[in-house]
Amino acid sequence: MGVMPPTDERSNRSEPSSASLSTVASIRRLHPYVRTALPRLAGGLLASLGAGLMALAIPRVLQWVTDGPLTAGAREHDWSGLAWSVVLVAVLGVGEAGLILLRRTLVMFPGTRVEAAMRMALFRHLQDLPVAFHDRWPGGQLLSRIMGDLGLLRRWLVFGILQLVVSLVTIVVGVGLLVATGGWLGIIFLCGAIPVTVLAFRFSRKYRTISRLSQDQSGDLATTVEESVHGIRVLKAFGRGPDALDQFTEQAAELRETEIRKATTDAGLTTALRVIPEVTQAVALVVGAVLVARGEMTLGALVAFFATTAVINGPVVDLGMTLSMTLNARTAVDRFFEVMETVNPLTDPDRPADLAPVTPGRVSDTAGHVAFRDVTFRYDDADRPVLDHVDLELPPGTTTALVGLTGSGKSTLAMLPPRLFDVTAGRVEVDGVDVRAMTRAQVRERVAVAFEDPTLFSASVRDNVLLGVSDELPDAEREALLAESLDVAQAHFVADLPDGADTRIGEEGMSLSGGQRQRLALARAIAARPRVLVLDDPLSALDVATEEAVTARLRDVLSSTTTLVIAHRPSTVALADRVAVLQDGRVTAVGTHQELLASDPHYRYIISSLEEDYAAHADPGPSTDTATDPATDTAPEDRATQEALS
Ligand SMILES: Nc1ncnc2c1ncn2[C@@H]1O[C@H](COP(=O)(O)OP(=O)(O)OP(=O)(O)O)[C@@H](O)[C@H]1O
Repeated sequence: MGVMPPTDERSNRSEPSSASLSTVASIRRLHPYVRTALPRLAGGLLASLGAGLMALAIPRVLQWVTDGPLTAGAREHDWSGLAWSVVLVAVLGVGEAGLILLRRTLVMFPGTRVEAAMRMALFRHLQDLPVAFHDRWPGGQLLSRIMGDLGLLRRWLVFGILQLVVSLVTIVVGVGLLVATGGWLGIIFLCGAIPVTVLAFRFSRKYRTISRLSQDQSGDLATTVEESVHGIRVLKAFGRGPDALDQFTEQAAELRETEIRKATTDAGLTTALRVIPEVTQAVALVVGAVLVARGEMTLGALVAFFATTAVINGPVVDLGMTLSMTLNARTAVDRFFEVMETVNPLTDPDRPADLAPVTPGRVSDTAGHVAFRDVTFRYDDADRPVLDHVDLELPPGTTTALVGLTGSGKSTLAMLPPRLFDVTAGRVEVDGVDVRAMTRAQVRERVAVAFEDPTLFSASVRDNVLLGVSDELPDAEREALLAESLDVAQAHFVADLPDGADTRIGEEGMSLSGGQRQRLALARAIAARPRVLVLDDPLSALDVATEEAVTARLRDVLSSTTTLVIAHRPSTVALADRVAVLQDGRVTAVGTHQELLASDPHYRYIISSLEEDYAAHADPGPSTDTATDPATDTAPEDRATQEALS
């Protein structure tokens, strides 16, 4: 049984938009990245060509030596001419080696630079793309593109492309020489080019599909590794490790099969490229022997012919390898541009609103008035909206608790002010300005968020907490902010960490408890001193005593901040000046807790449900509270709520 969704559902293996492009057109899209490297790559290509031509020149010298100095030397017993020809062959050999070295030197640096530039561009774009994109794309697919594909592309740039061009030029020039100087023998050799071309064409079509499949399957495998490492606690807790292993084994076997198909296809072409020239050579040898016997061809010409075919045979066999490298590189380019060409619909406006600058970490004198005006929101893949004509005002400096049944759209609504998603219709305003008229930087300077599931990075506590604080603030100010926000979030445990706030916390803060991580995430949101603070149930993992302490300190801090807090506990509702009720995608009531208790049956139902949960967590014994259906309108108001809300 699989523990994670099947790979095809996760791999984004839709028909790529580049499928209709030829390999050359697809690879030409690399131009902006390779432009600056082109002179050195061209130099490398010239060096390679020079080396190839020198290799081809050696047989000509051999022909001259055999028919000239060697024959004359044997006849006249004078070997002086031969010595010079040996020197000439040695010079050509050393020249070829020197040019190969020059090629390597020229292409190594631009290759790594192009790889690094493309990797940075892809990472930058991934950072820019909206949450909706990351919800859709599995991490492993992105990882395999940014690491594996770009590594493959570098190897092709520094070796494959040059080798391909050099092989083709050597073959064309070599065969040209054979035809020009070898007469019938050249034409026999040329005939071998027909099956080679047909096979190479068929190979390209087949190999392209397998190469794409293999690179996509590598991405799926990386996703499985990433998810099982990420979810190792759940897998272990539920004893699902063996299932994860089974799933991994199945995917790894699929990939292996594809790799074998790839290698077999490659081997098929390479074998054909070896056999066809050998066969033509055998035929040419028979014909050549007859021609020499009849005196229609010199022995030197025959030697030169076979020495030239020996030079050509290498590039012909290499053609298989360089062709498969090129097709793999083409797949890598396609996969790179599939992400790079994903348009971000959440962009900065051409003419952003003219707003006073705000320094994250410093209290600003902007009001922080938030308004949801006739807001409708629908997820891309959903058939109906989650939020349906929502109107809600958050007056400056107030704290509004958002309550609603599970799945009613609270988290979705909370993601609109920080522009993690844009509204489908209507508008969200901060201080009278539509957030879509602000740059994303302007929005983030004003709005900070803390989520229930806090993400911390592999960095020090200090760096994690001061993430949203301007680097331009003086160190003393940053330290004071750190101390204050840790204190408000009751994150006193930081002082007991081995290096205090300098302690590096593990990947995603895994070395900390859930409550500790939540408190650091809360401290991070507070430290930015935003005018608008969105808290998505940020205290859910805290014990009752710590929650009370955080709540008390938060009240002070929130007095000057406009706060929207999603409440799943009565104590969180207690933080708020007013409460908004979300029901069926609409805000159906807004008022103080007491007003809503008195007037809104759905609110009473929600509150009694929250109390039940709260009591169940605070006291695992049997609860006497019963949630009452709104239809009966008889929800009790018990002591727990009174205490929490007093
Ligand atoms: N990324 C998404 N893509 C598509 N649908 C989504 C996405 N996220 C949430 N939804 C759907 O939107 C609806 C509202 O979800 P949301 O998380 O906003 O509810 P919520 O009120 O915060 O729930 P809870 O109290 O359980 O956290 C749900 O039906 C959910 O399935």
